[in-house]
Amino acid sequence: MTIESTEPAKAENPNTERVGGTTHAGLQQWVDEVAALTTPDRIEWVTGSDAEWTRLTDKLVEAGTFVRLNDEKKPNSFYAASDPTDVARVEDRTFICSVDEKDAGPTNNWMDPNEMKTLMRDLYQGCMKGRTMYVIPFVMGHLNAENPMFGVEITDSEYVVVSMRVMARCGVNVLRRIEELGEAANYVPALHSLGAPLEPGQQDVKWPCSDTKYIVQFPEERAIWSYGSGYGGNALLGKKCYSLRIASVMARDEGWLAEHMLILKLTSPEQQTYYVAAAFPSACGKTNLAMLKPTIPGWKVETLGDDIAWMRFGEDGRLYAVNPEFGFFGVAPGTNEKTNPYAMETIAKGNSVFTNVALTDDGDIWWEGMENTPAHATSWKGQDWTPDSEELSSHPNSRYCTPIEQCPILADEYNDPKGVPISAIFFGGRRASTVPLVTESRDWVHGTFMGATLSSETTAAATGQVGVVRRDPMAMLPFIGYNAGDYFQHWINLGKDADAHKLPKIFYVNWFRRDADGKFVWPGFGENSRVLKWAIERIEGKAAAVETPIGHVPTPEAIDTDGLDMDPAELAKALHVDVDEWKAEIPHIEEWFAKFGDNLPTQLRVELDGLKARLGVQ
Ligand SMILES: Nc1nc2c(ncn2[C@@H]2O[C@H](COP(=O)(O)OP(=O)(O)OP(=O)(O)O)[C@@H](O)[C@H]2O)c(=O)[nH]1
Ligand SMILES: O=C([O-])CC(=O)C(=O)O
Ligand SMILES: [Mn+2]
Repeated sequence: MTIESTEPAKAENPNTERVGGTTHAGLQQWVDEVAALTTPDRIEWVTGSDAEWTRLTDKLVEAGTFVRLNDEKKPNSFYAASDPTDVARVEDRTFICSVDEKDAGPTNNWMDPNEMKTLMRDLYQGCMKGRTMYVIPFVMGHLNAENPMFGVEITDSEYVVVSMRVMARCGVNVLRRIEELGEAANYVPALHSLGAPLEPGQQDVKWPCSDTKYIVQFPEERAIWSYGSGYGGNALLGKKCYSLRIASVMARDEGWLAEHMLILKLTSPEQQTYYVAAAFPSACGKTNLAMLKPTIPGWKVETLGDDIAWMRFGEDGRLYAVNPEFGFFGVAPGTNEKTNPYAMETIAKGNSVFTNVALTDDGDIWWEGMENTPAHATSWKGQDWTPDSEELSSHPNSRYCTPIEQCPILADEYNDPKGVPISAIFFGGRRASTVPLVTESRDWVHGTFMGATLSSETTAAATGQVGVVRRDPMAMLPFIGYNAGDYFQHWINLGKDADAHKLPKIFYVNWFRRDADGKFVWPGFGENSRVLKWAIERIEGKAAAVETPIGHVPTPEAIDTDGLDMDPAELAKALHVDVDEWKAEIPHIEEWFAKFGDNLPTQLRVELDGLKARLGVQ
């Protein structure tokens, strides 16, 4: 399978204790091979039981990784502070190791798969010494889906086991199904190690990890190897590694889409329902839009997903989306009763893990932007914190990890493996200038162009500089598991093969435009319902728009401003298409497209030429 090497397997640690196992020969063999390489003290198969949760969380509390929160504030919930060097996805350490370098494309790091395996086998050699190796059978999406999307993560981190149990359907039910299907069961083998072996008698640290980090996808083998990080998207391998990087390759091969999108259900005052998917880069508003509380009367939003959408054409020719995840791994700072009351309600029910936020003296959590600022707390760095402190109490990428089923506005359709038919797709980024509040594309290819040229300021969700504008196509820059030029072509092809009338309409939004003083022009959050309403009315052919060089933009009157406390001049600013700003954007788009050489779909080149002509650029 994946780990095999030309060298004979090293003798297994004869004292390795084993709890659980499988009748699935192929899976057992892979687990044995990994154990022979990584030499853990103990191998334990994750069952998903309540007793297991209690035992693992107790163990994490004893190790100092977790602090149990006050049961009256956050029942069955835990606080964790990571090593300060292990706080976000590491894009420069993330690789797509396709057989052919060209298939990784210009946007991914690449290394020859054999070379990478040799290098990583060395790292994995004995890396679980002194630790327990957990085997987590999981399924992304529904166990009763037509083709359940199985995975098996091996990890030496209890924090990862506990978090995976929140984020994905895990455990013995999944394993039994894999066993029933036998060799016909396709599962993604996902190997994770903290890279922090323990010598006998060596005291463990609170957050073990390694300075050497690799997050590696082998697209042809549908396999994942991760090393050195315990954090989020680097370590919970069902999420970004499988459901986006590996799944995007599967989707290319099988004619569907694996996207970095929220899914929401919108009900109008007339009780019409619509489903919307939206792609914004990390820390750019997906969770907040997914749980939006509309400020316009009569409109209702329900949540289906906040980060990942898998979309396939149904027999009726419409595009259906499912959320493969089971929990939210949400950005904590800025979340409060006003911006996202439903997220606050979700976490209040407990059963959650909070990482890199502040710990209050009464055993609760707090972060910047939350109400009721405590007079004193312990910061994510373990230091005393007061409102006068110069440092933040919480890391900007601190997160809550919480079960989706606790969300008070979870749509019933979440549990339907068929998914929901999407009427509109939103692409959006974080841009201080240039990009208006909302623009409607002319057609699917133009919408694909909008997605392919999407730009956004970088955030704390990945290590590296924050606030730098970069192209982030379809909010998938760090997640496309193959050549991004081929990915654009895939989007175009799906549109070409579909019934144009049944395709979702594509819109481009920007909640983050700023005025000369640096203030956000648009109030955002619940007020974004006004933009959703306009989009739906466009689909229904009811709302007005002006044609601009970049697409259809609402007239200020077309946006419902009833009850909106906003100067009409400000709204006009939010909607303004500034031709000079767009002219300045063109060289950036050209530079971006030049990366792809011949691999750039001709249709996107044609779209760019059209935009230039409309802007009057030579
Ligand atoms: N100004 C403004 N800020 C917003 C809006 N929506 C979200 N934010 C802020 O953007 C940050 C990230 O928002 P999230 O909704 O967590 O982002 P996400 O896209 O789900 O992020 P990932 O989980 O990293 O993929 C938070 O600090 C929010 O407060 C909005 O409409 N306007
Ligand atoms: O993957 C993570 O660590 C969190 C996340 O949703 C993102 O960065 O988009
Ligand atoms: Mn995300």
